Amino acid sequence: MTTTAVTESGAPRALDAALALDGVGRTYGRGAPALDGVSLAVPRGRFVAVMGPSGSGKSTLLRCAAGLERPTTGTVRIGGTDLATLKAAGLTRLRRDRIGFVFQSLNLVSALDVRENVTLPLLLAGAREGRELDARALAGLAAVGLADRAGDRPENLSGGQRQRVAIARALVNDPEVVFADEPTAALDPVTAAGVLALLRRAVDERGTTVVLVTHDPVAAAWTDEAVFLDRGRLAGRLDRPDESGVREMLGAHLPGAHPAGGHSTGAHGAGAYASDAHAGRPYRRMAVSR
Ligand SMILES: Nc1ncnc2c1ncn2[C@@H]1O[C@H](COP(=O)(O)OP(=O)(O)OP(=O)(O)O)[C@@H](O)[C@H]1O
Repeated sequence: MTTTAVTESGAPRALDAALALDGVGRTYGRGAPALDGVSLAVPRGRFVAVMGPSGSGKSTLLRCAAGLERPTTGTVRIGGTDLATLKAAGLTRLRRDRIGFVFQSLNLVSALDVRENVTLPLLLAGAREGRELDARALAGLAAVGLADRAGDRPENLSGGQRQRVAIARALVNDPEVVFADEPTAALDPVTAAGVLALLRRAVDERGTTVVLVTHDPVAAAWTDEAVFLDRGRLAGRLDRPDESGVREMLGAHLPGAHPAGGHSTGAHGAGAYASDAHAGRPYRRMAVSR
């Protein structure tokens, strides 16, 4: 059964999850916790949206989950590896070899052309320049429809094209988990749909696990599941989110909301989720073509 679920005690149930957070908290200085006891397990090959109001802890969750930041409390596991057991060098290796990033703040390197940007993770992982490397980069660029732009500099590409290159770069290592932080925030709806379709395809065709932070209900509707944060705590989830269900959930004061329509599994208190399995059900089609 594939499910993003935790037990009543808050411990991740899916031991072989691609990503498992158990009681993860993060406090900055003397302020209120940015994250407060978040537990969830994301199975392999699942596309999950992390949503919630501004300041609710979405980016903090992503940074902790991706090993960019150490949580103050709790455990993060990527493919069973407890990140707390890794020293800085090991964490860097794990990020390089097993994680893909599509972050606004981790932009393309302007001094390198598009192909070089895509090969960068492979070179950092010790691959040698050569035909094989080029072929992988070009295959990755072809998959995002940009094979003919391999020699261009990023500055000559549109915002949407740059995000597609970023996705090609994030996928070139065949990572276990891709973390994407608002990758479509600056894009028009059609371009955004193209970028989301690429992430969806990585999930469906390669079995990649994708964790997407987004404010956008339309973007969330491309995912398998949306989880909602409120003041650093998990405050609800929607299975197979659709736009209206997400809007309703975001509009409601979490926790305690019970969206009326769609296939919502409703909101529950933090740490008390018991998700159904939805493996095998066909993907719902959205208004925008994928
Ligand atoms: N490096 C930091 N130092 C101090 N406080 C921080 C830091 N990063 C985040 N915070 C605080 O933690 C809380 C959660 O921030 P976070 O960026 O995770 O929220 P978010 O849900 O991603 O917000 P947004 O949607 O506006 O990007 C906020 O109160 C924020 O001010």
